[in-house]
Amino acid sequence: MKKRNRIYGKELVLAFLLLTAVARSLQSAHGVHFYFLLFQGLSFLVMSLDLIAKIIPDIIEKGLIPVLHDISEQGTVVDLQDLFTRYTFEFASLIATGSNTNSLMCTRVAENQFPKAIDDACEAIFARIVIPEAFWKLQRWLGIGKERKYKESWKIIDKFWAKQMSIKQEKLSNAMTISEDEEELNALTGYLTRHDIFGQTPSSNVMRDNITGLLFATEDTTSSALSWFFWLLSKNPFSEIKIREEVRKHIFPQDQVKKWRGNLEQLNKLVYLHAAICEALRLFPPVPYQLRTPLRPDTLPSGHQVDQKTAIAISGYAMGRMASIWGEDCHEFKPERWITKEGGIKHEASHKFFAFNAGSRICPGKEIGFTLMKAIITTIIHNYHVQLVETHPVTPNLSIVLRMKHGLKAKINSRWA
Ligand code: HEM
Repeated sequence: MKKRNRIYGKELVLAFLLLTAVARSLQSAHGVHFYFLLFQGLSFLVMSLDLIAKIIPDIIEKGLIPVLHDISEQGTVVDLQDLFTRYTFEFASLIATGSNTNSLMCTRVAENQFPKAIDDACEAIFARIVIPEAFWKLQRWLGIGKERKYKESWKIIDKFWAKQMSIKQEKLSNAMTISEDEEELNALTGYLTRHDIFGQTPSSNVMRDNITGLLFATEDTTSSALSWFFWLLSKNPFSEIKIREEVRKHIFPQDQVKKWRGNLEQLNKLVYLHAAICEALRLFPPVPYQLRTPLRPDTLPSGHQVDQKTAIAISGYAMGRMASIWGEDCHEFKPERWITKEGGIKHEASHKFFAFNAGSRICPGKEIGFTLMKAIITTIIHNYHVQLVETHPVTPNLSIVLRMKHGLKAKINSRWA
């Protein structure tokens, strides 16, 4: 098994670097944004369950389960959105840089600076979209408001990046200290060492931007999806019972689970859970709208004329609530709509179920996202009942990612006490 992991890991790094080089050359040749190729390549191999089969159980066992145990023992109220952010950030760091941030372990100590910086930057980007350009540019010039936060966010990202680079370079200067697994499983080591594929290592800023993009794309979206999923579940206790029954049948036939011994492929058997996640993503897509600008003048199917100056906003959030797309019951949480008469998953076209975008820009981490979410949800639902603090306000944040403005406060009650 270990050997198989290693083979897939090498393939990942090679494909990642090869596609980076292809993307880069296409970009310079045509002046077009071809970075999606890079991410498609990354995902193609990262999607290998063999590869992530090591990382996910590791961080569940060493990070999530002990933390949940502590929280439930102490009976304290926890911000689930923050917890999910830490978990997904830990995962994202391992695939992006190989670095273990121990972010789950410091829940009681400090705010996790990097994800917070990303959140602040996302809010500033949202503000740039909705307020007049002259206004945010003035704010930037004066160094006030969201623009000040944006600048501070970059300082934190740069600091984080400098630290990652120095850790990595120190390890690389003493190759004996790099574990085989680390060398295989993360993108940064690939950038720095596989000159045979990639030629020269790209500039620090290019690496920083790509790695930051990967961290952001993995962490913010998945933690947002998990938060809205548990919020919806609290309003639909019948679905919680159904998921729990399914998990016991296919994943954890025994009582309390302290070690995640499940084979991640078993997660594919959880049809109802998959349906419930799709339903949560339909109602609360982590990327609630997407902006596109035509490369040349064109006519939309609606008859609208568009050109290079037209910004087209496609709102996945609104689409999920349109009766013309999902039927009269579009506002209801109904996992059943995703299940066929034969009991399988009903697949919907990506331009209808738009949470992961569609076409060449479809999210390359979709399958990983599902696996991550299923692993964490099954662990929580089998061992605990999540009791939300009823008086806590749950409202969306104004940002480019649909997060909860005040987090999701809850108690975690053990089912096996
Ligand atoms: C619920 C989970 C997730 C959702 C809803 C989601 C959604 C999306 C969407 C809508 C896009 C397209 C953005 C655009 O073109 O403007 C995207 C891009 C992307 N996603 Fe995901 N994603 C999720 C999880 C993940 C995970 C787990 C990974 C990595 C392992 C990942 C990696 C990426 C990357 C690398 C891109 C490309 C970014 C770019 O082109 O600049 N995503 N995602």
